[in-house]
Amino acid sequence: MDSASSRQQLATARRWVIKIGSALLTDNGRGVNRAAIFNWVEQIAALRDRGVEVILVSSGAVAAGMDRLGWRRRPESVHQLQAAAAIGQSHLVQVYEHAFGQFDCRTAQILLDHDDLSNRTRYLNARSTLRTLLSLGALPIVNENDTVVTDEIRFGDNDTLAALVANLVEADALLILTDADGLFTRDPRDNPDAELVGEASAIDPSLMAMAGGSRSGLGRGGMSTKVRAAQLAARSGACTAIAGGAREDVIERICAGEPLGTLLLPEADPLTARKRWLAGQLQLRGRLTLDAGAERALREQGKSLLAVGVTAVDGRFRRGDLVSCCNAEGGEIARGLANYDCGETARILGCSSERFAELLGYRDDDELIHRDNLILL
Ligand SMILES: Nc1ncnc2c1ncn2[C@@H]1O[C@H](COP(=O)(O)OP(=O)(O)O)[C@@H](O)[C@H]1O
Ligand SMILES: N[C@@H](CCC(=O)OP(=O)(O)O)C(=O)O
Repeated sequence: MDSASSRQQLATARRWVIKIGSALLTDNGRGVNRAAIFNWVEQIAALRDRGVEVILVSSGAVAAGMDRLGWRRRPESVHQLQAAAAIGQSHLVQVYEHAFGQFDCRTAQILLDHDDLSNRTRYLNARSTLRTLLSLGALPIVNENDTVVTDEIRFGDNDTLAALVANLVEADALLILTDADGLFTRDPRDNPDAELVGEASAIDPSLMAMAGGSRSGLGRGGMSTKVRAAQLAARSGACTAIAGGAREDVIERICAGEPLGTLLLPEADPLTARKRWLAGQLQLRGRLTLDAGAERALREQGKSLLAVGVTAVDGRFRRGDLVSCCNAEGGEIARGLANYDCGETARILGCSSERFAELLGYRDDDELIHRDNLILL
């Protein structure tokens, strides 16, 4: 894919995770930068008005807390850091809530630790809560649960957290805003001749050699965690853009496909990577039996699964759960994410989507499983 078309791919992304680092949020430790936050919020609100879903991963709790406490240097003690995070987080969220409120946008605070994403039940729970918040039109604001995490359950840095959230919600793209204009061939603070990497494969091994650590004393990861985050995000097919958060209209411009910052791309085509990721991540919750026409439509025509071609439903599943699609002989043909739960599916099976409103009291998706969420076996 050439550079222009991969940038254009960003313009079609419908679900973004946007991560903002501490140095930017706190104007290099000088307190929460309300003007900058308002500006990013305004751009995110404009995206939402165009139907783009956004999840914000915001750092800055420790830095904001340090500022409120009048601490000039990052403390060594874990308890002091956790206390600063508690004070800073509530302040940050209040600033976000106020700013998003100006655009009639409801916010939701989500604090996660590593256990939340490694424990299967909690992972699925976090996934459905985030999806529900998006479907309610709320704007989730995620941070690490710094106040209680210990080293064993720490993500360590919010670049990694943002990538895991991108996997969790199957985002199309991840945008990491920081105080550098993207990934440079060397740390630009020490190397004025360093060149910006415009675009690369996320798994290109030479990138890690370019990326150094953080020196702001506020951020944790530097560029190396951002490159690793791009690699993690690529597992579920998400592209990652790394850009300077202080650039004018940076969010709008990146999301419109302008060639700003660095774009790191997944190796496989995004849809294939995403389907592979889903198949490996989610547990099967139910089974649908298909008639011969539906089997042909899936296998030979690459179509979505319609309720009219389903003859039986088994298992207990909710909307968004992974279900298996079998033919009349019991052979598994495909797996996919159901658009209706098991009870609703039982009521609509064998019926055309025109009857959904009469049978369910409402009509949501026309397909039982959309082809983008269907993995043929
Ligand atoms: N190759 C590189 N290109 C750009 N920035 C780099 C590179 N290597 C190290 N850095 C440093 O990474 C910093 C950004 O990371 P960090 O301080 O963790 O910010 P954030 O708080 O946004 O996560 C930059 O200020 C820069 O000094
Ligand atoms: N969770 C921490 C931020 C940790 C972190 O990774 O910071 P950064 O490198 O600025 O994204 C906080 O809110 O202070």
